[in-house]
Amino acid sequence: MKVEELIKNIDCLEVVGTLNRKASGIEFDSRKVEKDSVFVAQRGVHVDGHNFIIPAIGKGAGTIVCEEIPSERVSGVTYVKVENSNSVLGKLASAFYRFPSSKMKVVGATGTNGKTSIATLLFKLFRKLGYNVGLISTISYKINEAEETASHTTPDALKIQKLMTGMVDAGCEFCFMEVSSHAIHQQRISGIEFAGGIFTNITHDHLDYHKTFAGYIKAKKAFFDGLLPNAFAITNADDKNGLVMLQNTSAKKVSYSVGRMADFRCKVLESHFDGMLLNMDGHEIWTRFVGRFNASNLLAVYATAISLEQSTEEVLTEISNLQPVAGRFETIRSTDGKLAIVDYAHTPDALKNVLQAISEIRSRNEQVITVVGAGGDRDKTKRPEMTQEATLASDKVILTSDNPRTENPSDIIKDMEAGIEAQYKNKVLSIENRKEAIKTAVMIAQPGDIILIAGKGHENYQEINGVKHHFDDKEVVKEFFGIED
Ligand SMILES: CC(=O)N[C@H]1[C@@H](OP(=O)(O)OP(=O)(O)OC[C@H]2O[C@@H](n3ccc(=O)[nH]c3=O)[C@H](O)[C@@H]2O)O[C@H](CO)[C@@H](O)[C@@H]1O[C@H](C)C(=O)N[C@@H](C)C(=O)N[C@H](CCC(=O)O)C(=O)O
Ligand SMILES: Nc1ncnc2c1ncn2[C@@H]1O[C@H](COP(=O)(O)OP(=O)(O)OP(=O)(O)O)[C@@H](O)[C@H]1O
Ligand SMILES: N[C@H](CCC[C@H](N)C(=O)O)C(=O)O
Ligand SMILES: [Mg+2]
Repeated sequence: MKVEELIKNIDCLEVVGTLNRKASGIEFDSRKVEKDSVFVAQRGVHVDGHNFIIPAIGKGAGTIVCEEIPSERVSGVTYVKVENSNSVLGKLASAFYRFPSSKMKVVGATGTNGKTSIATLLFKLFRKLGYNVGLISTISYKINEAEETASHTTPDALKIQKLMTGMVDAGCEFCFMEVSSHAIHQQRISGIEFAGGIFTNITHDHLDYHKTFAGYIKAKKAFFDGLLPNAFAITNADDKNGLVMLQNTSAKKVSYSVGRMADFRCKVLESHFDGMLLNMDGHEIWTRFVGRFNASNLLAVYATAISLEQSTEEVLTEISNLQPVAGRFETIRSTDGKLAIVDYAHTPDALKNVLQAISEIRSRNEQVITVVGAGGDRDKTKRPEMTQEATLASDKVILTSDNPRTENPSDIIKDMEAGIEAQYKNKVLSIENRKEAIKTAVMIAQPGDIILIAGKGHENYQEINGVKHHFDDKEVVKEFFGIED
Protein backbone atom coordinates (compact mmCIF):
# COMPACT_ATOMS: atom_id res chain seq x y z
CA MET A 1 0.00 0.00 0.00
CA LYS A 2 1.10 3.58 -0.67
CA VAL A 3 1.50 6.06 2.22
CA GLU A 4 -0.64 8.49 0.18
CA GLU A 5 -3.59 6.09 0.29
CA LEU A 6 -3.19 5.46 4.02
CA ILE A 7 -2.89 9.09 4.99
CA LYS A 8 -6.22 9.94 3.32
CA ASN A 9 -7.89 8.40 6.37
CA ILE A 10 -6.47 10.83 8.92
CA ASP A 11 -6.22 14.58 9.48
CA CYS A 12 -2.64 15.75 8.93
CA LEU A 13 -1.37 19.03 10.34
CA GLU A 14 1.83 19.07 8.29
CA VAL A 15 3.68 16.82 5.86
CA VAL A 16 7.42 17.02 5.13
CA GLY A 17 8.63 14.74 2.31
CA THR A 18 6.92 12.62 -0.28
CA LEU A 19 3.75 10.60 0.30
CA ASN A 20 4.34 8.70 -2.90
CA ARG A 21 6.16 5.84 -1.20
CA LYS A 22 5.55 2.34 0.05
CA ALA A 23 4.02 1.51 3.45
CA SER A 24 5.02 -2.09 4.21
CA GLY A 25 3.30 -2.04 7.61
CA ILE A 26 2.44 0.10 10.63
CA GLU A 27 4.44 -0.04 13.87
CA PHE A 28 4.37 1.90 17.13
CA ASP A 29 7.32 0.08 18.68
CA SER A 30 10.67 1.01 17.12
CA ARG A 31 11.99 -2.47 17.96
CA LYS A 32 9.49 -4.06 15.57
CA VAL A 33 10.03 -1.70 12.63
CA GLU A 34 10.98 -3.20 9.26
CA LYS A 35 11.94 -1.72 5.89
CA ASP A 36 9.37 0.85 4.73
CA SER A 37 7.29 0.62 7.93
CA VAL A 38 5.22 3.62 8.97
CA PHE A 39 6.36 4.36 12.54
CA VAL A 40 3.77 6.05 14.76
CA ALA A 41 5.42 7.85 17.70
CA GLN A 42 3.14 7.75 20.75
CA ARG A 43 3.55 9.55 24.02
CA GLY A 44 3.33 6.68 26.51
CA VAL A 45 2.85 6.41 30.24
CA HIS A 46 6.55 5.66 30.81
CA VAL A 47 8.45 6.99 27.81
CA ASP A 48 7.84 9.18 24.78
CA GLY A 49 7.82 7.28 21.48
CA HIS A 50 9.22 10.44 19.82
CA ASN A 51 12.53 9.47 21.47
CA PHE A 52 12.60 6.37 19.28
CA ILE A 53 12.22 8.05 15.88
CA ILE A 54 15.94 7.74 15.08
CA PRO A 55 16.13 4.02 16.06
CA ALA A 56 12.96 3.43 13.99
CA ILE A 57 14.56 5.10 10.96
CA GLY A 58 17.69 3.04 11.64
CA LYS A 59 15.56 -0.11 11.30
CA GLY A 60 14.12 1.05 7.98
CA ALA A 61 11.07 3.22 8.73
CA GLY A 62 10.37 5.41 5.68
CA THR A 63 7.51 7.39 7.19
CA ILE A 64 7.22 8.87 10.67
CA VAL A 65 3.82 9.85 12.04
CA CYS A 66 4.27 12.07 15.10
CA GLU A 67 2.83 14.91 17.15
CA GLU A 68 5.99 16.97 16.72
CA ILE A 69 8.28 16.84 13.69
CA PRO A 70 11.90 16.72 14.94
CA SER A 71 14.00 19.81 14.13
CA GLU A 72 16.81 17.57 12.89
CA ARG A 73 15.33 15.48 10.15
CA VAL A 74 16.84 12.56 8.23
CA SER A 75 16.81 13.15 4.49
CA GLY A 76 14.68 10.80 2.42
CA VAL A 77 12.30 10.19 5.33
CA THR A 78 8.68 11.43 5.23
CA TYR A 79 7.34 13.13 8.38
CA VAL A 80 3.62 13.50 9.01
CA LYS A 81 2.48 15.69 11.89
CA VAL A 82 -0.83 14.81 13.55
CA GLU A 83 -2.67 16.12 16.57
CA ASN A 84 -2.99 12.81 18.40
CA SER A 85 -0.85 9.80 17.54
CA ASN A 86 -2.92 7.39 19.66
CA SER A 87 -6.09 8.16 17.76
CA VAL A 88 -4.27 8.07 14.41
CA LEU A 89 -2.64 4.66 15.05
CA GLY A 90 -6.00 2.84 15.07
CA LYS A 91 -7.25 4.69 11.99
CA LEU A 92 -4.08 3.91 10.03
CA ALA A 93 -4.09 0.27 11.14
CA SER A 94 -7.75 -0.06 10.18
CA ALA A 95 -7.09 1.46 6.74
CA PHE A 96 -3.98 -0.72 6.26
CA TYR A 97 -6.05 -3.86 6.90
CA ARG A 98 -8.93 -2.50 4.75
CA PHE A 99 -11.39 -1.71 7.51
CA PRO A 100 -12.13 -5.18 8.95
CA SER A 101 -14.54 -3.88 11.60
CA SER A 102 -16.88 -2.55 8.89
CA LYS A 103 -17.17 -6.07 7.44
CA MET A 104 -18.76 -7.62 10.56
CA LYS A 105 -20.80 -6.47 13.55
CA VAL A 106 -18.49 -5.52 16.41
CA VAL A 107 -20.01 -5.14 19.88
CA GLY A 108 -17.95 -3.81 22.79
CA ALA A 109 -18.66 -4.33 26.49
CA THR A 110 -17.34 -1.90 29.07
CA GLY A 111 -17.74 -1.52 32.84
CA THR A 112 -15.80 -2.36 35.99
CA ASN A 113 -17.11 -5.92 36.29
CA GLY A 114 -18.88 -8.30 33.94
CA LYS A 115 -17.08 -7.53 30.65
CA THR A 116 -15.42 -10.95 30.26
CA SER A 117 -18.59 -12.70 31.37
CA ILE A 118 -20.79 -10.87 28.86
CA ALA A 119 -18.36 -10.91 25.90
CA THR A 120 -17.61 -14.62 26.40
CA LEU A 121 -21.26 -15.57 26.80
CA LEU A 122 -22.16 -13.63 23.65
CA PHE A 123 -19.38 -15.44 21.81
CA LYS A 124 -20.66 -18.83 23.04
CA LEU A 125 -24.28 -17.93 22.29
CA PHE A 126 -23.60 -16.79 18.72
CA ARG A 127 -21.48 -19.90 18.06
CA LYS A 128 -24.48 -21.98 19.19
CA LEU A 129 -26.71 -19.92 16.90
CA GLY A 130 -24.50 -21.12 14.04
CA TYR A 131 -22.33 -18.09 13.28
CA ASN A 132 -18.59 -17.66 12.80
CA VAL A 133 -17.58 -15.39 15.67
CA GLY A 134 -14.56 -13.55 17.07
CA LEU A 135 -13.81 -12.73 20.72
CA ILE A 136 -11.37 -10.29 22.33
CA SER A 137 -11.30 -10.79 26.10
CA THR A 138 -9.16 -10.86 29.24
CA ILE A 139 -8.89 -14.65 29.00
CA SER A 140 -8.23 -15.13 25.29
CA TYR A 141 -8.61 -13.90 21.75
CA LYS A 142 -10.67 -16.31 19.68
CA ILE A 143 -11.64 -16.82 16.07
CA ASN A 144 -14.22 -19.57 16.30
CA GLU A 145 -12.36 -22.39 18.10
CA ALA A 146 -8.83 -21.07 17.38
CA GLU A 147 -7.59 -19.51 20.60
CA GLU A 148 -4.67 -17.30 21.65
CA THR A 149 -3.96 -16.41 25.30
CA ALA A 150 -4.65 -12.72 25.82
CA SER A 151 -1.94 -10.21 26.76
CA HIS A 152 -4.42 -7.44 27.55
CA THR A 153 -8.17 -7.22 28.11
CA THR A 154 -8.22 -4.86 25.11
CA PRO A 155 -4.91 -5.05 23.22
CA ASP A 156 -3.22 -2.22 21.28
CA ALA A 157 -4.89 -0.81 18.17
CA LEU A 158 -2.58 -2.65 15.80
CA LYS A 159 -3.22 -6.02 17.40
CA ILE A 160 -6.98 -5.37 17.41
CA GLN A 161 -6.99 -4.64 13.67
CA LYS A 162 -4.84 -7.73 12.96
CA LEU A 163 -7.19 -9.90 15.03
CA MET A 164 -10.21 -8.47 13.25
CA THR A 165 -8.61 -9.15 9.86
CA GLY A 166 -8.24 -12.81 10.89
CA MET A 167 -11.89 -12.82 11.95
CA VAL A 168 -13.07 -11.41 8.61
CA ASP A 169 -10.89 -13.91 6.73
CA ALA A 170 -12.51 -16.72 8.74
CA GLY A 171 -15.96 -15.46 7.71
CA CYS A 172 -16.92 -14.01 11.11
CA GLU A 173 -20.13 -12.02 11.08
CA PHE A 174 -19.78 -10.94 14.71
CA CYS A 175 -17.00 -9.90 17.04
CA PHE A 176 -17.58 -9.46 20.76
CA MET A 177 -14.92 -7.58 22.64
CA GLU A 178 -14.13 -6.15 26.05
CA VAL A 179 -13.38 -2.46 26.07
CA SER A 180 -11.26 -1.57 29.10
CA SER A 181 -11.10 1.96 30.45
CA HIS A 182 -7.32 2.00 29.77
CA ALA A 183 -8.05 1.15 26.14
CA ILE A 184 -10.61 3.94 25.80
CA HIS A 185 -8.28 6.48 27.42
CA GLN A 186 -5.32 5.41 25.26
CA GLN A 187 -7.58 5.26 22.17
CA ARG A 188 -6.72 1.62 21.45
CA ILE A 189 -10.27 1.35 20.06
CA SER A 190 -9.80 4.17 17.53
CA GLY A 191 -10.55 2.99 14.00
CA ILE A 192 -13.11 0.38 15.09
CA GLU A 193 -16.62 0.72 13.67
CA PHE A 194 -18.85 -0.53 16.49
CA ALA A 195 -22.33 -1.94 15.83
CA GLY A 196 -23.08 -1.61 19.53
CA GLY A 197 -21.80 -0.97 23.02
CA ILE A 198 -22.80 -2.42 26.40
CA PHE A 199 -22.31 -0.79 29.81
CA THR A 200 -22.33 -3.08 32.85
CA ASN A 201 -21.47 -0.98 35.91
CA ILE A 202 -18.86 1.35 37.35
CA THR A 203 -17.45 0.93 40.85
CA HIS A 204 -14.08 1.35 42.54
CA ASP A 205 -11.08 0.16 40.50
CA HIS A 206 -8.13 1.52 38.50
CA LEU A 207 -7.79 4.79 40.42
CA ASP A 208 -4.01 4.36 40.18
CA TYR A 209 -4.46 5.13 36.47
CA HIS A 210 -7.50 7.41 36.24
CA LYS A 211 -6.73 9.22 39.56
CA THR A 212 -10.34 10.13 40.37
CA PHE A 213 -13.66 8.31 40.07
CA ALA A 214 -14.90 11.18 37.88
CA GLY A 215 -11.93 10.58 35.55
CA TYR A 216 -12.77 6.87 35.42
CA ILE A 217 -16.43 7.64 34.56
CA LYS A 218 -15.33 10.11 31.89
CA ALA A 219 -13.11 7.47 30.25
CA LYS A 220 -15.95 4.91 30.13
CA LYS A 221 -18.46 7.48 28.86
CA ALA A 222 -16.15 8.48 25.97
CA PHE A 223 -16.79 5.03 24.44
CA PHE A 224 -20.54 5.71 24.20
CA ASP A 225 -20.01 9.32 23.08
CA GLY A 226 -18.08 7.92 20.12
CA LEU A 227 -20.73 5.44 18.90
CA LEU A 228 -22.38 6.24 15.55
CA PRO A 229 -26.15 6.83 15.12
CA ASN A 230 -26.67 3.44 13.44
CA ALA A 231 -25.19 1.64 16.47
CA PHE A 232 -26.99 0.63 19.68
CA ALA A 233 -25.94 1.52 23.22
CA ILE A 234 -27.18 -0.86 25.90
CA THR A 235 -26.97 0.25 29.51
CA ASN A 236 -27.60 -1.19 32.94
CA ALA A 237 -30.38 0.90 34.48
CA ASP A 238 -29.57 -0.60 37.91
CA ASP A 239 -26.21 1.17 38.02
CA LYS A 240 -26.13 4.73 39.38
CA ASN A 241 -24.21 5.89 36.31
CA GLY A 242 -26.03 3.73 33.78
CA LEU A 243 -28.07 6.54 32.26
CA VAL A 244 -25.22 9.07 32.49
CA MET A 245 -23.17 6.83 30.22
CA LEU A 246 -25.66 7.28 27.38
CA GLN A 247 -26.37 11.00 27.92
CA ASN A 248 -24.42 12.20 24.90
CA THR A 249 -24.44 9.19 22.63
CA SER A 250 -26.02 9.41 19.21
CA ALA A 251 -26.53 5.63 19.17
CA LYS A 252 -29.95 4.03 19.78
CA LYS A 253 -30.41 3.84 23.57
CA VAL A 254 -31.49 0.58 25.17
CA SER A 255 -31.75 -0.15 28.91
CA TYR A 256 -31.88 -3.33 31.00
CA SER A 257 -32.68 -3.97 34.64
CA VAL A 258 -33.07 -6.84 37.08
CA GLY A 259 -36.43 -5.98 38.62
CA ARG A 260 -37.08 -2.38 37.56
CA MET A 261 -38.66 -0.66 34.55
CA ALA A 262 -36.40 -0.84 31.50
CA ASP A 263 -36.51 -1.90 27.85
CA PHE A 264 -35.34 -5.38 28.89
CA ARG A 265 -36.21 -6.80 32.30
CA CYS A 266 -35.58 -9.92 34.25
CA LYS A 267 -36.40 -11.31 37.69
CA VAL A 268 -34.67 -13.95 39.77
CA LEU A 269 -37.34 -16.51 40.69
CA GLU A 270 -35.16 -19.15 42.39
CA SER A 271 -31.47 -19.38 43.35
CA HIS A 272 -29.40 -22.51 43.96
CA PHE A 273 -25.68 -23.34 43.93
CA ASP A 274 -26.11 -25.03 40.56
CA GLY A 275 -28.23 -22.36 38.89
CA MET A 276 -31.07 -19.87 38.85
CA LEU A 277 -34.61 -19.81 37.56
CA LEU A 278 -35.19 -16.48 35.83
CA ASN A 279 -38.07 -14.64 34.30
CA MET A 280 -36.32 -13.12 31.32
CA ASP A 281 -38.40 -10.62 29.38
CA GLY A 282 -41.59 -12.51 30.32
CA HIS A 283 -40.18 -16.01 29.70
CA GLU A 284 -39.17 -18.47 32.42
CA ILE A 285 -35.75 -20.00 31.89
CA TRP A 286 -33.40 -22.16 33.94
CA THR A 287 -29.74 -21.11 33.78
CA ARG A 288 -26.55 -22.60 35.20
CA PHE A 289 -25.46 -19.26 36.67
CA VAL A 290 -25.54 -18.04 40.24
CA GLY A 291 -26.19 -14.57 41.68
CA ARG A 292 -28.15 -11.47 40.82
CA PHE A 293 -25.09 -10.02 39.09
CA ASN A 294 -25.11 -12.97 36.71
CA ALA A 295 -28.83 -12.45 36.06
CA SER A 296 -27.83 -8.93 35.05
CA ASN A 297 -25.04 -10.24 32.79
CA LEU A 298 -27.39 -12.74 31.12
CA LEU A 299 -29.97 -10.02 30.58
CA ALA A 300 -27.32 -7.86 28.89
CA VAL A 301 -26.48 -10.83 26.66
CA TYR A 302 -30.16 -11.31 25.82
CA ALA A 303 -30.70 -7.59 25.11
CA THR A 304 -27.66 -7.58 22.82
CA ALA A 305 -28.75 -10.68 20.91
CA ILE A 306 -32.22 -9.21 20.37
CA SER A 307 -30.67 -5.88 19.29
CA LEU A 308 -28.65 -7.94 16.79
CA GLU A 309 -31.97 -9.24 15.42
CA GLN A 310 -31.78 -12.83 16.66
CA SER A 311 -34.92 -14.87 17.36
CA THR A 312 -36.18 -14.63 20.97
CA GLU A 313 -37.00 -18.32 21.19
CA GLU A 314 -33.63 -19.55 19.92
CA VAL A 315 -31.74 -17.08 22.10
CA LEU A 316 -33.59 -18.13 25.27
CA THR A 317 -33.05 -21.82 24.53
CA GLU A 318 -29.33 -21.32 24.01
CA ILE A 319 -28.96 -19.04 27.05
CA SER A 320 -30.37 -21.79 29.22
CA ASN A 321 -27.72 -24.16 27.82
CA LEU A 322 -24.77 -21.80 28.46
CA GLN A 323 -22.06 -22.97 30.89
CA PRO A 324 -20.25 -20.61 33.31
CA VAL A 325 -17.17 -18.75 32.11
CA ALA A 326 -13.76 -20.04 33.30
CA GLY A 327 -12.88 -18.70 36.77
CA ARG A 328 -16.23 -16.96 37.26
CA PHE A 329 -18.14 -18.58 40.14
CA GLU A 330 -16.71 -22.02 39.32
CA THR A 331 -17.70 -24.54 41.96
CA ILE A 332 -15.72 -27.60 43.13
CA ARG A 333 -17.12 -29.99 45.75
CA SER A 334 -15.00 -32.25 47.94
CA THR A 335 -16.09 -35.82 48.64
CA ASP A 336 -16.85 -34.83 52.25
CA GLY A 337 -19.16 -32.03 51.13
CA LYS A 338 -17.06 -28.84 51.33
CA LEU A 339 -17.79 -26.40 48.50
CA ALA A 340 -15.04 -24.26 46.94
CA ILE A 341 -15.93 -21.34 44.67
CA VAL A 342 -13.14 -19.97 42.47
CA ASP A 343 -14.02 -16.47 41.31
CA TYR A 344 -12.23 -13.54 39.64
CA ALA A 345 -13.62 -10.97 42.11
CA HIS A 346 -10.75 -8.48 42.39
CA THR A 347 -12.71 -5.32 43.25
CA PRO A 348 -14.74 -4.42 46.36
CA ASP A 349 -18.00 -4.51 44.39
CA ALA A 350 -17.29 -7.90 42.82
CA LEU A 351 -16.54 -9.36 46.28
CA LYS A 352 -19.71 -7.84 47.66
CA ASN A 353 -21.79 -9.33 44.83
CA VAL A 354 -20.31 -12.79 45.00
CA LEU A 355 -20.62 -12.96 48.79
CA GLN A 356 -24.18 -11.69 48.58
CA ALA A 357 -25.00 -14.42 46.05
CA ILE A 358 -23.51 -17.00 48.43
CA SER A 359 -25.39 -15.68 51.44
CA GLU A 360 -28.69 -15.78 49.55
CA ILE A 361 -28.28 -19.47 48.86
CA ARG A 362 -26.48 -20.97 51.86
CA SER A 363 -28.32 -22.33 54.86
CA ARG A 364 -27.62 -20.71 58.23
CA ASN A 365 -25.30 -23.32 59.70
CA GLU A 366 -22.80 -23.28 56.81
CA GLN A 367 -19.70 -21.13 57.31
CA VAL A 368 -18.24 -18.94 54.56
CA ILE A 369 -14.43 -18.79 54.48
CA THR A 370 -12.97 -16.25 52.06
CA VAL A 371 -9.40 -16.37 50.77
CA VAL A 372 -8.48 -13.10 49.09
CA GLY A 373 -5.54 -10.91 48.12
CA ALA A 374 -5.01 -7.80 45.98
CA GLY A 375 -2.77 -7.27 42.96
CA GLY A 376 0.50 -5.36 43.30
CA ASP A 377 1.39 -2.24 41.26
CA ARG A 378 -2.32 -1.49 40.84
CA ASP A 379 -4.89 0.64 42.67
CA LYS A 380 -3.90 0.55 46.36
CA THR A 381 -6.99 2.35 47.61
CA LYS A 382 -9.24 -0.60 46.78
CA ARG A 383 -7.32 -2.91 49.16
CA PRO A 384 -8.90 -1.98 52.54
CA GLU A 385 -12.32 -1.78 50.86
CA MET A 386 -11.90 -5.35 49.60
CA THR A 387 -11.14 -6.45 53.17
CA GLN A 388 -14.22 -4.61 54.44
CA GLU A 389 -16.48 -6.40 51.96
CA ALA A 390 -14.88 -9.77 52.72
CA THR A 391 -15.11 -9.44 56.52
CA LEU A 392 -18.66 -8.10 56.41
CA ALA A 393 -20.05 -11.15 54.61
CA SER A 394 -17.74 -14.03 55.63
CA ASP A 395 -17.32 -16.02 58.84
CA LYS A 396 -13.55 -16.25 58.32
CA VAL A 397 -11.23 -14.32 56.03
CA ILE A 398 -7.72 -15.36 55.06
CA LEU A 399 -5.82 -12.44 53.58
CA THR A 400 -3.13 -13.59 51.18
CA SER A 401 -1.17 -12.67 48.05
CA ASP A 402 -2.71 -12.22 44.60
CA ASN A 403 -0.14 -11.13 41.98
CA PRO A 404 2.33 -9.06 44.05
CA ARG A 405 4.14 -8.07 40.80
CA THR A 406 7.03 -5.83 41.94
CA GLU A 407 5.55 -4.95 45.36
CA ASN A 408 6.49 -6.54 48.65
CA PRO A 409 3.65 -9.04 49.38
CA SER A 410 3.60 -8.20 53.08
CA ASP A 411 3.09 -4.48 52.29
CA ILE A 412 0.03 -5.35 50.19
CA ILE A 413 -1.36 -7.47 53.04
CA LYS A 414 -0.75 -4.57 55.45
CA ASP A 415 -2.82 -2.31 53.17
CA MET A 416 -5.55 -4.93 53.24
CA GLU A 417 -5.35 -5.30 57.03
CA ALA A 418 -6.08 -1.57 57.35
CA GLY A 419 -9.64 -2.47 56.33
CA ILE A 420 -10.27 -4.80 59.31
CA GLU A 421 -12.82 -3.24 61.64
CA ALA A 422 -12.38 -3.88 65.38
CA GLN A 423 -15.39 -6.20 65.70
CA TYR A 424 -14.06 -8.44 62.91
CA LYS A 425 -10.44 -8.79 64.16
CA ASN A 426 -10.96 -12.36 65.35
CA LYS A 427 -12.20 -13.65 62.05
CA VAL A 428 -9.15 -12.59 60.03
CA LEU A 429 -5.90 -14.47 59.42
CA SER A 430 -3.05 -13.32 57.17
CA ILE A 431 -1.07 -15.98 55.32
CA GLU A 432 1.21 -14.57 52.64
CA ASN A 433 1.72 -17.80 50.68
CA ARG A 434 -1.44 -18.31 48.58
CA LYS A 435 -1.14 -22.09 48.50
CA GLU A 436 -0.78 -22.20 52.30
CA ALA A 437 -3.77 -19.87 52.62
CA ILE A 438 -5.95 -22.17 50.50
CA LYS A 439 -4.68 -25.22 52.41
CA THR A 440 -5.61 -23.56 55.72
CA ALA A 441 -9.09 -22.69 54.45
CA VAL A 442 -9.63 -26.31 53.41
CA MET A 443 -8.42 -27.50 56.82
CA ILE A 444 -10.66 -25.11 58.76
CA ALA A 445 -13.73 -25.90 56.65
CA GLN A 446 -16.27 -28.42 57.91
CA PRO A 447 -18.45 -30.49 55.55
CA GLY A 448 -21.08 -28.14 54.10
CA ASP A 449 -18.90 -25.03 54.49
CA ILE A 450 -18.19 -22.74 51.56
CA ILE A 451 -14.68 -21.57 50.64
CA LEU A 452 -14.56 -18.55 48.34
CA ILE A 453 -11.18 -18.24 46.63
CA ALA A 454 -11.29 -14.80 45.10
CA GLY A 455 -9.22 -12.63 42.77
CA LYS A 456 -7.46 -14.87 40.29
CA GLY A 457 -10.25 -16.87 38.61
CA HIS A 458 -8.94 -18.27 35.32
CA GLU A 459 -5.34 -17.09 35.84
CA ASN A 460 -2.85 -19.96 35.73
CA TYR A 461 0.08 -18.00 37.11
CA GLN A 462 1.14 -15.89 40.05
CA GLU A 463 3.38 -12.94 39.23
CA ILE A 464 5.98 -12.40 41.97
CA ASN A 465 8.85 -9.98 41.48
CA GLY A 466 8.06 -9.64 37.80
CA VAL A 467 8.26 -13.44 37.25
CA LYS A 468 5.18 -15.52 36.43
CA HIS A 469 5.09 -18.86 38.28
CA HIS A 470 2.52 -21.54 37.47
CA PHE A 471 -0.38 -21.20 39.92
CA ASP A 472 -3.97 -22.20 39.45
CA ASP A 473 -6.52 -21.76 42.28
CA LYS A 474 -8.68 -24.58 40.92
CA GLU A 475 -5.75 -26.98 40.70
CA VAL A 476 -4.61 -26.10 44.24
CA VAL A 477 -8.02 -26.55 45.82
CA LYS A 478 -8.52 -29.85 44.02
CA GLU A 479 -5.15 -31.03 45.37
CA PHE A 480 -6.26 -30.27 48.96
CA PHE A 481 -9.69 -31.79 48.32
CA GLY A 482 -7.89 -34.93 47.13
CA ILE A 483 -9.54 -34.74 43.71
CA GLU A 484 -7.49 -35.99 40.75
CA ASP A 485 -7.69 -33.93 37.56
C1 LIG B 1 -0.36 1.64 31.72
C2 LIG B 1 -0.65 1.11 30.37
O1 LIG B 1 -1.78 0.85 30.05
N1 LIG B 1 0.41 0.92 29.54
C3 LIG B 1 0.23 0.45 28.17
C4 LIG B 1 0.95 1.40 27.25
O2 LIG B 1 2.30 1.36 27.61
P1 LIG B 1 3.13 2.67 27.95
O3 LIG B 1 2.30 3.89 27.72
O4 LIG B 1 3.77 2.46 29.26
O5 LIG B 1 4.29 2.61 26.87
P2 LIG B 1 5.73 3.19 27.05
O6 LIG B 1 6.64 2.11 27.50
O7 LIG B 1 5.64 4.46 27.80
O8 LIG B 1 6.12 3.50 25.53
C5 LIG B 1 5.56 4.60 24.81
C6 LIG B 1 5.73 4.35 23.34
O9 LIG B 1 7.13 4.22 23.01
C7 LIG B 1 7.31 3.10 22.21
N2 LIG B 1 8.67 2.56 22.38
C8 LIG B 1 9.10 2.22 23.63
C9 LIG B 1 10.37 1.67 23.79
C10 LIG B 1 11.20 1.47 22.64
O10 LIG B 1 12.33 0.99 22.69
N3 LIG B 1 10.69 1.84 21.44
C11 LIG B 1 9.46 2.37 21.28
O11 LIG B 1 9.05 2.67 20.15
C12 LIG B 1 6.23 2.13 22.68
O12 LIG B 1 5.94 1.14 21.72
C13 LIG B 1 5.05 3.07 22.91
O13 LIG B 1 4.34 3.30 21.71
O14 LIG B 1 0.84 0.95 25.92
C14 LIG B 1 1.36 -0.37 25.69
C15 LIG B 1 1.15 -0.70 24.21
O15 LIG B 1 -0.19 -0.59 23.84
C16 LIG B 1 0.63 -1.38 26.59
O16 LIG B 1 1.19 -2.67 26.40
C17 LIG B 1 0.80 -0.96 28.03
O17 LIG B 1 0.05 -1.85 28.83
C18 LIG B 1 0.69 -2.24 30.07
C19 LIG B 1 1.65 -3.40 29.81
C20 LIG B 1 -0.36 -2.66 31.10
O18 LIG B 1 -0.06 -3.35 32.06
N4 LIG B 1 -1.58 -2.22 30.95
C21 LIG B 1 -2.69 -2.55 31.83
C22 LIG B 1 -2.80 -1.63 33.03
C23 LIG B 1 -3.97 -2.50 31.00
O19 LIG B 1 -3.98 -1.95 29.91
N5 LIG B 1 -5.02 -3.11 31.53
C24 LIG B 1 -6.31 -3.14 30.88
C25 LIG B 1 -7.26 -3.99 31.73
C26 LIG B 1 -8.00 -3.23 32.72
C27 LIG B 1 -9.26 -4.01 33.11
O20 LIG B 1 -9.32 -5.23 32.88
O21 LIG B 1 -10.19 -3.42 33.61
C28 LIG B 1 -6.26 -3.91 29.55
O22 LIG B 1 -6.97 -3.53 28.61
O23 LIG B 1 -5.57 -4.96 29.52
N1 LIG C 1 -22.39 -7.63 36.45
C1 LIG C 1 -21.57 -7.74 37.48
N2 LIG C 1 -21.66 -6.89 38.53
C2 LIG C 1 -20.83 -6.99 39.58
N3 LIG C 1 -19.88 -7.93 39.70
C3 LIG C 1 -19.74 -8.80 38.68
C4 LIG C 1 -20.57 -8.75 37.53
N4 LIG C 1 -20.19 -9.74 36.69
C5 LIG C 1 -19.17 -10.36 37.27
N5 LIG C 1 -18.90 -9.82 38.49
C6 LIG C 1 -17.81 -10.16 39.43
O1 LIG C 1 -16.61 -9.64 38.85
C7 LIG C 1 -15.68 -10.69 38.58
C8 LIG C 1 -15.03 -10.43 37.25
O2 LIG C 1 -15.99 -10.62 36.23
P1 LIG C 1 -15.56 -10.44 34.71
O3 LIG C 1 -14.29 -11.14 34.49
O4 LIG C 1 -16.72 -10.77 33.86
O5 LIG C 1 -15.31 -8.86 34.74
P2 LIG C 1 -14.39 -7.93 33.81
O6 LIG C 1 -15.14 -6.65 33.70
O7 LIG C 1 -14.07 -8.63 32.56
O8 LIG C 1 -13.07 -7.75 34.67
P3 LIG C 1 -11.62 -7.22 34.15
O9 LIG C 1 -11.67 -5.74 34.27
O10 LIG C 1 -10.63 -7.79 35.07
O11 LIG C 1 -11.43 -7.67 32.75
C9 LIG C 1 -16.50 -11.97 38.60
O12 LIG C 1 -15.69 -13.05 38.94
C10 LIG C 1 -17.55 -11.65 39.64
O13 LIG C 1 -17.00 -11.78 40.92
N1 LIG D 1 -7.78 -6.62 34.77
C1 LIG D 1 -7.51 -6.53 36.16
C2 LIG D 1 -6.98 -7.84 36.57
C3 LIG D 1 -6.76 -7.98 38.06
C4 LIG D 1 -6.54 -9.41 38.43
C5 LIG D 1 -5.91 -9.62 39.75
N2 LIG D 1 -5.63 -11.01 39.85
C6 LIG D 1 -4.63 -8.80 39.88
O1 LIG D 1 -3.60 -9.31 39.48
O2 LIG D 1 -4.69 -7.68 40.38
C7 LIG D 1 -6.52 -5.40 36.42
O3 LIG D 1 -5.66 -5.16 35.57
O4 LIG D 1 -6.64 -4.74 37.43
MG1 LIG E 1 -12.26 -8.93 31.66
